[in-house]
This record gives sequence, C-alpha cells and structure tokens, in this order.
Amino acid sequence: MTDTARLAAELDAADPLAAHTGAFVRDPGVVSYLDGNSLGRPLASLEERFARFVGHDWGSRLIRGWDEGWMRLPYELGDRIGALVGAAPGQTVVGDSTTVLLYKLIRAAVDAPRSAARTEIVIDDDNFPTDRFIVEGVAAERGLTIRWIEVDRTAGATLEQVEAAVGERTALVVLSHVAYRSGFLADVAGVTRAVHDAGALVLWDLCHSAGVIPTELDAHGVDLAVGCTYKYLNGGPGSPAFAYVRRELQGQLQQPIQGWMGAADVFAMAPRYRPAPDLARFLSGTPPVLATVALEAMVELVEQVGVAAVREKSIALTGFAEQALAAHVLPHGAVLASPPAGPRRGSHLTVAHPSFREVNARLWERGVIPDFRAPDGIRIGLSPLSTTFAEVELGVAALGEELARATRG
Ligand SMILES: Cc1ncc(COP(=O)(O)O)c(C=O)c1O
Ligand SMILES: Nc1c(O)cccc1C(=O)C[C@H](N)C(=O)O
Repeated sequence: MTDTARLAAELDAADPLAAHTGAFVRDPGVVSYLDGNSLGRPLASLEERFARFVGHDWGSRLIRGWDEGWMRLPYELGDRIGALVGAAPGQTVVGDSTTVLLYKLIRAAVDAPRSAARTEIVIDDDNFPTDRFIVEGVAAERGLTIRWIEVDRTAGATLEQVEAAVGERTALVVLSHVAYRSGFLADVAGVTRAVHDAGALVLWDLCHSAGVIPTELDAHGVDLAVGCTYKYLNGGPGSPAFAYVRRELQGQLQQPIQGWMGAADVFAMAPRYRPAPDLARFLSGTPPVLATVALEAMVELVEQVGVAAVREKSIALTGFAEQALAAHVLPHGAVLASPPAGPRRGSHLTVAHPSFREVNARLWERGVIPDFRAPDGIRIGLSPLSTTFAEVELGVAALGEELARATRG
C-alpha cells in the first residue's frame, strides 16, 4: 500500500460526512468519479421520489398541482437555495438555464436607468464561455464596450485587477465566484466593494460554488448572481438554474424576456405586459417542475449537513488530492494549474500536461472519470458529499499510470 493510499483510508475512517457517500448511486463500473463539479451523482433515493412524483404529484393531482404548489416552487425552492448562498427570502428564484438567466440579468443591469451614462461591461477573458458569449451578445445589442481583464489561467481575476478595470464608465462587472478552469476562488467581499465604489453593479456566477462554498450574498451587498444546480447541488443533467436579485434592485430592473410568468397578475390574461413588482418579474415561462425533483432532494441533504461542513470536507479533499498528485502525477512532468491551498481555492484542482487529451480518454475507458478542458488541463472535481478519499487516490494513481505510459511513448 502506498503512503497516499494509507492516508486515504485514514481520512475516510475519520470523515464525519463519510456515511453520506453511500446515499448516492455508485455504479460498480465507475472506479473513481472526479467530475461532480460538472455533473453531480444522483441520490439513490430518487427512484422512489420520481415514482411518487409520477404516481401522485403529477399522475393524481394533474393540473391541480399548479395551485397546490408548483406555482410557488420557483420562489420556495429559490429561498432554500438562497439560504445556502447567504440570501434572505424573496431574492432567489429557480428557472431557466444559467445561460438564459445571464442574458436576462445582464440586459436588465445595462438597461437600468442608473447605467444610462455607463458604456462598459467588465469581464475576465478566462470566464466560462457562456458568460463571455452572453456579454459579447449584449454589448453588441446595446452598443457597449467590453473591458476584458486578462487573467492568469492558473488563477482568476484578482481584486487589484478589478480595481484597475472599473471606473465611471463601468455599468456592470461579470465574474465567476470559482473559476471553472483553475478553481480560483474570488474575493467576493473585496471585489463587490470595489465595483460599488465605482458606482457599478456586479453579477457573480456561482455555478462552481453553490452548495460547496459558504457565500454571503446579502452581507456583501451583491447585486446579482446566477448559478447552476447540476454540479454540487446534484439536480441532474439540465436541472434549472437560479438567479439572485438584491431586493432593493428588483423594482428598478426590467428583464428582456417578458413572459406571462413575470407579469403582475399571471392569470389576469391582461392585454399588455405589466411586470410583477418584485422577484417574479425575472421569470418568463412555466417553471420546470419535473426538473426540480432531484434538486429538491439534494437541497434537503445540504441543508441537513450545512455548507460549512461541506466546505470543511472540500478543503480536506483538495488538500489530499494535491498530495496524491504530488506522489503519482507531478513526477511525470505535469504541473498544478490551480491556486495553492488557502482562501483562494475552490473545490476542484486542475493539473496540466500536453498529453492530457489522450490520457483523459484512456482514463474514461478504465472507469476513472475526471474531465479534460482544452488545451491541456485535467480537472479533478471533488464533491464532498459523494466523493471518498479512496476514490480520489484510485483516480489520481490511475492518472499517474496513464501519464507515465503516455510520456514513455
Ligand atoms: C461558470 C459557468 N457558467 C455557466 C455554465 C453553463 O450554464 P448552462 O447551464 O446554461 O449550460 C457553466 C457550466 O456549464 C459554468 O461552469
Ligand atoms: N453543462 C454541461 C453540459 O451540458 C455538458 C457538458 C458539460 C457541462 C458542464 O457543466 C461543464 C462545466 N460547467 C465546466 O465547468 O466545464
């Protein structure tokens, strides 16, 4: 047994959250799942939940379900997710995809009366593609300029870079809380303050932090946020995203997809659109009720465990993964492309080597599942409620073997 294998066994034995790893579907063909930061595993209890949904909620209640709860679902589930990211009720809503919510909120922010004399959107050049593409599209639609922050791809936008980029022309700053590539964890408090000092609005993308990193949206005065629910909130492929709009801003912002679900009185069937006075105006169409079944089950689990405890295990997992990488992978020429342990590190690590596209394909054939991000990165995603230390050891050791094979030629 290697030193890191022994350590993994000790860490699993001492892990206070270890019992929860058994609550997820564990296919014997999957030796090591290291991609929970892209698609979380399903809870094993879902079979029963889906059966209940089909047989009772949908099958028996039928159209009555809307009055009996489905109409309130985007707000009630939104409040529960809001509580996980530090938002008081009435500011978080579930629906649409992250991409669509980004469009709605970015358009709303730059169109706001307070942004009238402001002509720039600030975003970093290594933000997730959909965030950059939506900013490009809105800037083109509205005749705005994009100020790109050029970031180190092993980190993310620093406070100093944001301070240097914002000014009286800035309407909105769009940043990720945790960078999808490097796992860099942004300074939400400092950056939000700097953006506000410049008189601008800030939108945080919480896709890679929701459910795993304690976040204080209200306490930091964040204006807008979006996040997806299929990563650390295990909502399943394509589960709906959530949007946060600070209460004081809700009446001042108008989003561009004016559907009936965002109208002041949904069933008035009014001749003209009049937006709801509150958070409801950020909805557009029918809530994706079926797509929230798995999400609700996971939100229950995260509420029960608490995000602080999840974060504690996340720190332990990333720390252990770094040791395992140092033992098995870095000696073969790969380099760590993530921040060091500490306050700037999220819940995944990226390691880089030119051979990694092929190495990743070999790993998938062996049932070891991290993911590859061009041009040369393998991401090791650590999802604290479902990932064991032993699984990390197995996966990282396999990565080392495949890298050794690839570099031997
Ligand atoms: C930071 C970030 N933003 C946005 C998205 C994607 O959003 P969507 O669910 O609309 O595909 C992802 C992942 O897919 C992401 O990692
Ligand atoms: N959302 C995804 C999808 O629909 C297909 C494949 C991957 C994804 C992802 O979530 C990618 C992920 N956000 C990333 O950080 O790369």
